[in-house]
Amino acid sequence: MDYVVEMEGIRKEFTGIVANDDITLRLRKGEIHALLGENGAGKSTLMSILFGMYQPDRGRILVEGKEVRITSPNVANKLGIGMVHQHFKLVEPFTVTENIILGYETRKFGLFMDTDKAAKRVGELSKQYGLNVDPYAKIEDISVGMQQRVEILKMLYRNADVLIFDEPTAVLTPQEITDLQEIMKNLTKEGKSIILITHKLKEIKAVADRCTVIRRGKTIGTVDVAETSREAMAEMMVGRSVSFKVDKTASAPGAAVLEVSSLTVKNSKKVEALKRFSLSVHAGEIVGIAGVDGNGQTELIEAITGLQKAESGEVLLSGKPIHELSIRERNDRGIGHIPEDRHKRGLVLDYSLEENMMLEVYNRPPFSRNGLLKPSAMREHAEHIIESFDVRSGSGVRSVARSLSGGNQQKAIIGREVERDPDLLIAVQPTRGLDVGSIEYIHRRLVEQRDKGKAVLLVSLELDEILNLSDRIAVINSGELVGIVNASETNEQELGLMMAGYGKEEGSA
Ligand SMILES: Nc1ncnc2c1ncn2[C@@H]1O[C@H](COP(=O)(O)OP(=O)(O)OP(=O)(O)O)[C@@H](O)[C@H]1O
Repeated sequence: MDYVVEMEGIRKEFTGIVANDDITLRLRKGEIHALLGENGAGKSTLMSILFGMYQPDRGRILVEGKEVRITSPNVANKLGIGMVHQHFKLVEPFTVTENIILGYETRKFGLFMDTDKAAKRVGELSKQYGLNVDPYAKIEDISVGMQQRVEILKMLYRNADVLIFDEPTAVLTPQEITDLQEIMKNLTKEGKSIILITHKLKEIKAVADRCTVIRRGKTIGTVDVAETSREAMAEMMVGRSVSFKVDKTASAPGAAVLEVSSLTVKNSKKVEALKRFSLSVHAGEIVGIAGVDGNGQTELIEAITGLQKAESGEVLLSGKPIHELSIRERNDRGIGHIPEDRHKRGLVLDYSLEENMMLEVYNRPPFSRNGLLKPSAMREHAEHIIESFDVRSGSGVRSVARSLSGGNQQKAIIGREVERDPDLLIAVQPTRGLDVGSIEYIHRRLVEQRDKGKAVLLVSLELDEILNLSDRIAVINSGELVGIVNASETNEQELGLMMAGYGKEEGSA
């Protein structure tokens, strides 16, 4: 068999944890090979080894049949291996071409970089692979989907034959996801080979040829995707059967907990991103906000939580105005917030897990008294959260947040907010980056909060999640409320039309 990359018996240990334990992955020429595993299973570690960022403790890597030592990303590039990271590495004020040649062409052209020549090649590559990128556009002016294509072009420019995509669709809109899948297929048609890290089984079914499943650092097996069901892959991954449907009864809404009326909020460019938006969320119900990313969801949530000031309008919590209050006061009144950006807003990455679990409550008993912290109470609380939410880390609550896998960081934040038992829980993209087993668990916990009589406001770009979890769905477009529908009476098509700005009546006509 023609393998372009073979990783055999790879082992990598960090203090207190074996991240990769005898993993084998073989990539065929021209295939899309999915790498599937629960949060913390060791996928990113394995790919960091292939990309030269970590050295394996044991095992060997063959590229085109020859054993190699990949000591740095530069060596990986030279061997034809490139990676599209989850967080792009682009310089915003630079053009597409400047970003692509950065750190690559300087040595070739000396002081006088021939950017026009480079731009010509970028344009050709873009055309060849159907990427449709303008080589002269500035990064800050193009969409996230386009920025990702620049990352792809960066690899193609460096003649990469093996492309690693690390959860590439996490940041994309549904249309951009379809486009990316097309691009990936084009890439393999042109002879490239792809490793795709993703938690989304639907996407694996849509594009991948084979899938290697790992669990707790060990290879479980490699399967042919066409012959394997979503359920079977999920079971291989978590070791038990997983339900994709949320089990919940009809809601029994009580009094209004959150009332937003005529809220107008400007974005960082001073443009009205949320316009006279009104919505209420009652005790005992989950209200989902459906919309394409960037249609005012962020501004809405920031104005409710106090991260941003509204231009006008009111926010009431249990009947009392809160829009003039500080963030802490709002938290104390009963708002919990699972934020969109876990690194920027959710965690202090250099704090331990234990400290992170304390961020909103350290100043009150039992965690502190008379200005003194109570370490044993803090530890007990943090341990309870990481146990109930199955947060996996090397050194338990003492682990630095930065060292946790993305999914485990997310579970820690959700645990912290749910355990505070707030009257209003705002969950923004709560399951982004989580494996199907964890998603099932988190969904159950959110429904549990609802059933306890709490109000839950859910913002998600995943329509499946919105439809599965919400009782009512508010659709937002260009900062305005398009309409509110009952989740049991709508479907993806209707929501899709509403998200594009058509009113409910027009949409269903
Ligand atoms: N630099 C590091 N220091 C200590 N522990 C680490 C380090 N990098 C990863 N780990 C640990 O190794 C394990 C595997 O992590 P890895 O990021 O490879 O998982 P993953 O499968 O990519 O997870 P996710 O789907 O959540 O992103 C985790 O338990 C993580 O906490």
